[in-house]
Amino acid sequence: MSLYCGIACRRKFFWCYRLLSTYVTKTRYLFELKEDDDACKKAQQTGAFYLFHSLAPLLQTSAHQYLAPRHSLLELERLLGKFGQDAQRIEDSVLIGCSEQQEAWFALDLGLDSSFSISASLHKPEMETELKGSFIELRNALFQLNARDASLLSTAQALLRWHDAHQFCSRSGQPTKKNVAGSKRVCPSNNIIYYPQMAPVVITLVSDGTRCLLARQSSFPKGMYSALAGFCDIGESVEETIRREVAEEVGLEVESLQYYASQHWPFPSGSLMIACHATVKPGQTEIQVNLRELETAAWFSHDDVATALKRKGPYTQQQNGTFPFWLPPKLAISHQLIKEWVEKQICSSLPA
Ligand SMILES: NC(=O)C1=CN([C@@H]2O[C@H](COP(=O)(O)OP(=O)(O)OC[C@H]3O[C@@H](n4cnc5c(N)ncnc54)[C@H](OP(=O)(O)O)[C@@H]3O)[C@@H](O)[C@H]2O)C=CC1
Ligand SMILES: [Mg+2]
Repeated sequence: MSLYCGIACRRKFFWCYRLLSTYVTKTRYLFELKEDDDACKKAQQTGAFYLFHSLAPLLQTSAHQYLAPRHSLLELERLLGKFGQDAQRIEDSVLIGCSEQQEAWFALDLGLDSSFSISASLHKPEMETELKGSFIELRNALFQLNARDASLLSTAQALLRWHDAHQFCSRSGQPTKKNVAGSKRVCPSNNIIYYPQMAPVVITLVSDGTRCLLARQSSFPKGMYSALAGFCDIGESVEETIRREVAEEVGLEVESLQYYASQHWPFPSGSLMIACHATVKPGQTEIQVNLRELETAAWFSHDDVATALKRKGPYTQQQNGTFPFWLPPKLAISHQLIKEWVEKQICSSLPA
């Protein structure tokens, strides 16, 4: 090993160690806050709060982008006081992460019913004026947020929605009590613990070797196509869901499945998207669209897909009445899955 190489390796090791160390420290801190109510309450004192109203995050506009402002506990208490609300309402907040410097981040919904207030929902327009921002539906804002805020707000919304929908024990009917971090709810009468859940969904890019299969639902924006997606049924493996969904939606059988990556997706109510590549059995490429699930599906060439990846929708109708073919935005795992397929095709067509 040369001297230079030795130094480079040590530097690399040093950086890996530093990064790992920060990451592990942060992870252990969050673990402690989830387990220890007192530690979590203490973290609220120095923490920061993202605000929501009926599951819509508070956002501010800055040069074609949305920013998610954070508020300190003091600011929040002042705000609640101004709107005639008890500061106890802060107990409804949920832990969603922390900074490298261990500033804990929480989310609080001021529009949902609260167990700490009789007149629960705070008046939205007045709050927006006071907070110099707007509560905007996440679906309309997600793609104009930076990656960190998109991920944090998606987690926050899923967690707030889950708590709102799990206020009562499904066995005893008694109100459940959330821990301070909001990582679980417990029924005081029988000690049943409820943990936040998300639904696993597979998203599969089917290929026949040279083309890939894309489909659209009638609810998609006009002209937009995506890979095939479907919820996992109870008892299924990811592989079984992929085979079933592809068969159900386009009438094809797939083989040679390859995992690509996963992503938390806030719609419809918090899903774990598991993205995979799959190929059809040789010679079996005839699509039979299930019209109860899809509007249409088709095979697309590498060049068509590569061009569409560069387009940004939604589009207005063209003069001939059609809409240009475009793909989901960069943040969506379907975009990344399709992009990887395009890049792989380029690599495999290069001379060895
Ligand atoms: N991030 C990304 O890149 C992408 C994400 N997606 C997401 O994947 C999700 C699933 O894709 P989709 O093709 O719609 O799924 P499916 O093909 O499974 O069809 C959806 C239908 O499945 C039923 N269903 C079964 N289990 C559930 C559940 N746990 N929650 C809700 N509905 C369920 C519902 O039927 P019924 O209403 O009849 O009960 C629903 O209308 C979508 O919600 C979409 O947001 C999709 C494409 C790209
Ligand atoms: Mg589907």
